[in-house]
Amino acid sequence: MNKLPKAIIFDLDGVITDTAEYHFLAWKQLAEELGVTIDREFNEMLKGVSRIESLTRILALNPTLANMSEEEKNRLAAKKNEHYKSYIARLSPKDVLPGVKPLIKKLKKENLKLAIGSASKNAPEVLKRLDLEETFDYVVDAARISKGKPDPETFTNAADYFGVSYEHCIGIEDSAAGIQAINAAGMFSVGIGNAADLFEANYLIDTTAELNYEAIILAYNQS
Ligand SMILES: O=P(O)(O)OC[C@H]1O[C@@H](O)[C@H](O)[C@@H](O)[C@@H]1O
Ligand SMILES: [Mg+2]
Repeated sequence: MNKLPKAIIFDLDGVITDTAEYHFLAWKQLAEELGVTIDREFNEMLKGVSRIESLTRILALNPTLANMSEEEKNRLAAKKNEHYKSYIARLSPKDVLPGVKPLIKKLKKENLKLAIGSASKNAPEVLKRLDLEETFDYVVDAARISKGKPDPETFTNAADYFGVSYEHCIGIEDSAAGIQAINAAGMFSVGIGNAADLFEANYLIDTTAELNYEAIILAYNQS
């Protein structure tokens, strides 16, 4: 008989809803204001990473921007967040990605603990706009952790809260940094995206529409 996990920890941006796209558009807008161009390939290095670290990576693209004061960096990070907030103002419950709600329903039926593990300070607002505030048993957002992905803390924080061992947890992510964090925690990692970016995932699917409870449990048991 298949062994079941005890907790499932979902990334938010790019897994529950497509706010990963809004983060990209907001960074692209800020970068252009600074005279820097970023593309989707570069954006893979921003996914899952904190706001200030993302900014540092963009500034490093242009040597004349690299030695900016902390004050100026904070001002730019706040500006990016204003761009981002104008995108998420349009979010509504219909923006939950395909496959997510059926999986959550099945996991709840199986009595598994469900958490969000997000690096975003906007996570509470995004969950509210999606009408998912009451859906998860626990939410790890940027306020709860001191070390962001790829450090495992985002995921271990949720497991510790539930009091379950890490090998009994599954993490679901769309970023390379997030998959590394799940693996570093000793959990089973489910990647959503391209093999070129998420080659370290224990189990990989292209899109959330392919999220399937039985397939995930089977892969977890084969690991
Ligand atoms: O700027 P926020 O909303 O606090 O988000 C921090 C990070 O949150 C992560 O979930 C996103 O993948 C990153 O792109 C983002 O930079
Ligand atoms: Mg993500």
